[in-house]
Amino acid sequence: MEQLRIGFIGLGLIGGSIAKAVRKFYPDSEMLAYDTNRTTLSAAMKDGTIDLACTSIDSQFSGCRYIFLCAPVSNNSSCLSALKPYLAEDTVLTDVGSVKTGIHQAVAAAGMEANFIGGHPMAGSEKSGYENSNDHLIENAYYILTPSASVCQEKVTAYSSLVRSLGAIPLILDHQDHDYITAVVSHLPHIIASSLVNLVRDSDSAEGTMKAIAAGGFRDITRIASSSPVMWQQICLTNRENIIRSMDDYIRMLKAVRDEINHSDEDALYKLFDTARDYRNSIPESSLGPIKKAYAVYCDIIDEAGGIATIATILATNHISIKNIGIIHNREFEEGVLRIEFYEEEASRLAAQLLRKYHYTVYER
Ligand SMILES: NC(=O)C1=CN([C@@H]2O[C@H](COP(=O)(O)OP(=O)(O)OC[C@H]3O[C@@H](n4cnc5c(N)ncnc54)[C@H](O)[C@@H]3O)[C@@H](O)[C@H]2O)C=CC1
Ligand SMILES: O=C(O)C(=O)Cc1ccc(O)cc1
Repeated sequence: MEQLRIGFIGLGLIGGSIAKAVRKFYPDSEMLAYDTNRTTLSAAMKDGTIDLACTSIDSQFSGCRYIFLCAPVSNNSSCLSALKPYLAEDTVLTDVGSVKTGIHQAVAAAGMEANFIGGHPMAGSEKSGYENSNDHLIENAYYILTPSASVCQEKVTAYSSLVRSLGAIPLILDHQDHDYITAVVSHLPHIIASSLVNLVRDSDSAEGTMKAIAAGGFRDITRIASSSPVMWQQICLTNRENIIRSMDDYIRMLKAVRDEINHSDEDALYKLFDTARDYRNSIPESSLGPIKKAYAVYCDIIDEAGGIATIATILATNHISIKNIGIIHNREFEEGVLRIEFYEEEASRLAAQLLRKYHYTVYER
């Protein structure tokens, strides 16, 4: 198996997950990382993900086949000049930022285009930090590559193969197209989720009735509002024009719907929900979009001490890891039901099978 020397600047959720995937698929690779957080580097040394913890960007980054910039977007750009002396002709310099135009401009200004291919794994989580990284985060996810104008085809082919070998699906896009597409399918949904949560917060009564009943669907569609505020602040500031364009389109749509409701326009309202339902249903179940599906099962639980612990034990003894567990009450499950969330679809399916075997009533949604 190919022995790769790979450097990381920033080893949080995404950097850590890529490094762990490399360790899984290329066990003999040599990995080094620089992160401003020393605890992160110690953890990655301790669990064997990296071989070398760097205290600065220095000559130890020489000889890397790939260097991944995985710090927050604006910090990535400021690392370029420090890295430049250590790039070899065959080094692929890449990043994982959610917005691409800024880093492409910074790379061009630094004269490093011949080495640079932007990268963006369309997978993530509302959590951040190395402690939440894992070796399967990018599995089955689209991994967008945005080659710079002057990088050679050989590097693009090699990087695409690496991405594929880590279990992700490479997709090559122009960086400007990338920024418009992600504004619509990722950035706007985050802004909508956060504004919707704040609408409930601001409209609620002193008793918090809205908050109390905003379980189920509301929690599902606003999960991403729990993401890192700093990261989303940076995304909004660095993809301003595209986000504003998609917001303007969306505001226009909302206003049209408002008018339709105001005028009791039955046909238009029916068409709104009908066309949206058809299009939504045409998106494959295993859609690899940025907003990951939650894999959860719901299970009736006897109201007795140790009920949840029994279920957790059944799953743990069968090596099924639980991401989240808790009792929820909503319109569908008025009596309350145990919701168990998993990391993968397969785990969710196995858990449902297993719990049925133990005579639990299980609902899959
Ligand atoms: N969180 C997500 O779901 C996704 C994030 N991204 C992109 O990935 C990048 C990183 O995000 P996360 O991994 O979520 O963040 P994170 O906060 O989990 O990790 C960032 C890491 O960079 C380190 N760091 C900060 N400044 C640094 C510097 N100047 N030099 C070296 N290390 C530095 C931090 O200590 C931390 O370990 C962002 O650009 C984000 O846009 C891309 C896809 C998904
Ligand atoms: O939590 C989720 O589902 C996400 O939306 C993750 C995500 C966040 C930022 C990205 O640039 C790509 C993916």
